[in-house]
Amino acid sequence: MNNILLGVNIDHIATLRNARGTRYPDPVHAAEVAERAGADGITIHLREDRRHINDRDVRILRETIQTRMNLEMAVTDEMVAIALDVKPEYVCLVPEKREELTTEGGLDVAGQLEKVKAATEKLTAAGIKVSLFIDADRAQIDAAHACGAPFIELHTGQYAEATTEEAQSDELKKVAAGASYAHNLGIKVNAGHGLTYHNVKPIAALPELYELNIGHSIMGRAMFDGLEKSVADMRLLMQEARG
Ligand SMILES: CC(=O)[C@@H](O)[C@H](O)COP(=O)(O)O
Ligand SMILES: NCC(=O)COP(=O)(O)O
Repeated sequence: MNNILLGVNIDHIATLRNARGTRYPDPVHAAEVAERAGADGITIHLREDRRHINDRDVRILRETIQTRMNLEMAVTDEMVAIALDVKPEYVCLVPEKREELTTEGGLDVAGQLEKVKAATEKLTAAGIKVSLFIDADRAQIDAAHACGAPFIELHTGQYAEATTEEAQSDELKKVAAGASYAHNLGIKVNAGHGLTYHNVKPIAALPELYELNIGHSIMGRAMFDGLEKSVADMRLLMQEARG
């Protein structure tokens, strides 16, 4: 299959709304526009501190999203209870530090195997597809496999932040090797974090990748080009990378 899917992360529409405590811009509206432009799914991260997406957004989006909801969340009892109530199509378990500016690394699945496995099993039993947001590291991929997660999302932050061509090429090789290793174990492989119009193509070209989740750069471009065009342009770049 030569197709690659785009999950559009709409968190930062809510960041802008929350900066003034207004009713606009509304992530519910953003999801509808992104889907119209070709998004294959909508990703939202319900942070413990509710700095962007909040409980109201999750509840309404569950009713309005036409494609599928990918709910990113920490592995806590509170979040697992919310997911079991909301029942999104996908949950992506991510690490979370209250003081971080954004997600800084992958979830340490190997270091808390029983906890992540228990959450994965509960969510899976409720019919939710679970993905684990991890670094492209064999020990973490093996641990994700041991948890029974059908999906992983490889963290592309180090690739995105690399400041030299050599460093970026090294990071790309790590993501490629991780994708291939996980694919051979039968895991479906997504990737995301920090991907932009300038760095997305080499990642999108990796044949094992099923979906990319991209948010911040799309919302940034939408300020100038509009959300519909910004989503469509990202989708086009990804598809071009697949030849
Ligand atoms: C889990 C992850 O990769 C993050 O990119 C998240 O989806 C975006 O939310 P923040 O910008 O709050 O980190
Ligand atoms: N999981 C990554 C994601 O949803 C989007 O990350 P970013 O593009 O906002 O950095």
